[in-house]
Formats: sequence, C-alpha cells, structure tokens
Amino acid sequence: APTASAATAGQGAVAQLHPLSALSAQRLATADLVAAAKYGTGSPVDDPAREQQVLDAVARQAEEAGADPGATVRIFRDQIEANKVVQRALHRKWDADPASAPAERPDLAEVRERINRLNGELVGAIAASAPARGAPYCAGVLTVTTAHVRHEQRLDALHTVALVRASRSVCG
Ligand SMILES: C=C(O[C@@H]1C=C(C(=O)O)C=C[C@H]1O)C(=O)O
Repeated sequence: APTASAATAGQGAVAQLHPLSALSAQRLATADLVAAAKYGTGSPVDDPAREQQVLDAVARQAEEAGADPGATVRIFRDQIEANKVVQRALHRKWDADPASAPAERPDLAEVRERINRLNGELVGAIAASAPARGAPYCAGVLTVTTAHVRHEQRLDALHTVALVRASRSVCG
C-alpha cells in the first residue's frame, strides 16, 4: 500500500538524516569553545580565511566521498553561519553578565582540530543522505531528526535556533 511504502521510505530518511542532525549539533557545541577561545583576545568571531580553508577542504572531501561538492559547500556555509550565531550570542551574554563569562580560555588551534574531525564526519553524513535530502518529505523528516537531537543532546534555545539555521540547505 502507498501508505506503508511511504512510512518505510520515511524511516530510511530518518536513518540518513539523524546522523547529519546529530553531527551538526556536535559541531555547534564547539561554538561555545571557540567563543571562549576568542573572548577578550580581540580575535573576531568572523575569520574569512579559516572559513575558506574549511570550505575548500570539505569540497575536496566531498569529491572523495562521492558527495555533491556544491551541496556540501552550501550545507557547510550554513554550519559556519550557525556557529557564528552561537558565538555572537555568547559574547553578548558574557558582555552583559561578566560573571557568566568562562574562566578558562581553550586553545583555538585544538578546538579547530576537533572541528576538522567533525567536518570530515559531516561530509560522510552528507554523502550518505543524498536520497533523503532529495526526497519530497525531506523537510518533514528533518524536523523530526532536529527534535530528536534537541532532546538527545539537551540543546538550549540558542543551540536549537542555531541547529535550525544550520539545517537550512539540507533538503532539495
Ligand atoms: C569556528 C570559528 O569561527 C567562525 C566559524 C567558522 C566555522 O564554523 O568553521 C570558521 C571561521 C570563523 O568565521 C573559528 O574561527 O574557527
């Protein structure tokens, strides 16, 4: 029956899109560390040179993984924008309430190594989710996987909004 096959296809799509949502949220969690690494150092949230390195690297990895480099770069532009949404919000919060600012300053180079590893895993999840990303029900499934990840990773409002921002180009 059409209903049964649609349900089966939807489950496959959940299996494909859940890792993408989960990795996207893990990448956003690094924004807290990046924000702390930069806070009070004069280093700007926006680092266009680093962004270009990330985009060049993931385009190359996409070709190796058999993913569409154009779609991969589009999705990563959104990961980067979402990361900066979190960083800016945290800097505003710490400016307004200095007692809430982090006491430790993480090493930005180390945080970027973690981001690099997550980038590689995300490229894999993008490659593995091509059917679901092109499906007409992609947006509905993505809403479901976003909600799952929000609960699994106990995302606060800021990181939930950022995860939605990061997901903008996933479907279609
Ligand atoms: C995360 C950082 O901050 C911004 C976000 C980036 C990203 O999400 O990859 C890259 C450069 C910066 O514009 C960083 O500087 O590493």
